[in-house]
Amino acid sequence: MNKFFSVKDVPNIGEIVNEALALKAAPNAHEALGKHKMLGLVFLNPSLRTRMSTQKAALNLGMNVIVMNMDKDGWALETQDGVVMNGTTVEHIREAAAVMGEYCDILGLRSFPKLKDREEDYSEDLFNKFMNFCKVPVVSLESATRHPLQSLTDIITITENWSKPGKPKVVLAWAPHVKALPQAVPNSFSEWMCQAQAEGLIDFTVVHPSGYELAEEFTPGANISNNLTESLADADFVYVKNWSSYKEYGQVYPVSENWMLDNEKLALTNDAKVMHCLPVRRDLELASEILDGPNSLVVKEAGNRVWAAQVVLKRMLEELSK
Ligand SMILES: NCCC[C@H](NC(=O)CCC(=O)O)C(=O)O
Ligand SMILES: NC(=O)OP(=O)(O)O
Repeated sequence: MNKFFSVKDVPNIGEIVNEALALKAAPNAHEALGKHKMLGLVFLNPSLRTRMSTQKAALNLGMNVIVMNMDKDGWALETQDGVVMNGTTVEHIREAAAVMGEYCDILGLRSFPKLKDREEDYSEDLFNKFMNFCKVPVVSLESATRHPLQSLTDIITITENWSKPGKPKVVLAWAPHVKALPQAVPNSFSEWMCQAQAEGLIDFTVVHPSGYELAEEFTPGANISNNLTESLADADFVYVKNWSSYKEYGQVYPVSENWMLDNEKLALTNDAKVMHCLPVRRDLELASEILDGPNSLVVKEAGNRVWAAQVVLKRMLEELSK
C-alpha cells in the first residue's frame, strides 16, 4: 500500500479487518518494522482522535512521529498554480509538501472542504497536489470528500461487535446539526459499507431527509430511504451523522420531523448498537440517554481508531521495506 485515500486502496475489507484485529490482540508484535522511520502528521484542521490514535499506532510500530499543525504553526499555504503570490499566502504547496517529504517516510494529511464550491472540493485538488509533490506514501487523515481511517475503524467495530448468525443490518442515519458539515464522513462510511455489502459482510441502508442525498458514486448497491421509522426497524447498528446538502452544495435545509436518535426511536430497532465518529453535540445530534446508555459504541469505536491506523501504517512500512 502506498496511498490510503479511499476504499479503492484496499483490495479486500474482510482481510484488512482481520489484520487490524490481530494487531489489537498483539499491539507491539511489529515494533521493529518502523524503526528509524518517520511519520509526519499534517493538520490543516482540528483533530483529537485522528491525531492521538495515529501517533499511538506509529509508536506501536516503532516509528518516530512529527506533528505539524499547519493551520496554526505553518506559513499560509498557496494551492493554486500560476498565481503571483503578492497577497496573504506565503508558501506554495509545491515546496511545502516536497520539503515535508524530505523529512518523512510516510505523511498523513487532514484537510476539510470549504463547502463553497462543490467542483473544487470534490476534485480533491489540494490532497492530490500534496500526494504528488511530497513523493512519499500518504495517509488521508480526512480529506474534502472522505475519511477512510474512520470508515475502516467502523467496519472493524461492527465486525467485533457482531456475534449472531447471518449478516447485520447497518443503517447510516442523518442527524440534525446547527452548522453545515462536510459529507466526508457519510460518503466514506457509505463507500466502505457498500464494499462490505458487496463482499457479503453486511446489509446496508442510508436514511436521510429529502434534499440530503449523497453523491451517487458513494452509494453503489445501498438501500436508500427517506423514512427513518421504517429504516430503523430490524437495524443492528445505527451510524448517526449529520451532513450538509450535496445537491444544493453546503446548504442546510430546515427539516420538520425530529431526526435525533433517542431511546424511543432506538426501541424500533433490533436492540441496535449506536455509532458516531465523534465529536458529537449531545442532545442535538444524538440523545445523551443513548450516549450514556448500554447501546452506545462511540468510545470503543474511537478506541479502535488505533488499529485502523496501525494496519494502514504496517502495510505501508512493509511496502517501503520491499
Ligand atoms: N473528524 C470527524 C468529523 C469532523 C467534522 N465535524 C465537525 O466539524 C464538527 C463541528 C461542530 O460540531 O461544530 C465532520 O462532521 O466532518
Ligand atoms: N472522528 C475523528 O476523526 O475525530 P477527530 O476529528 O477528533 O480526529
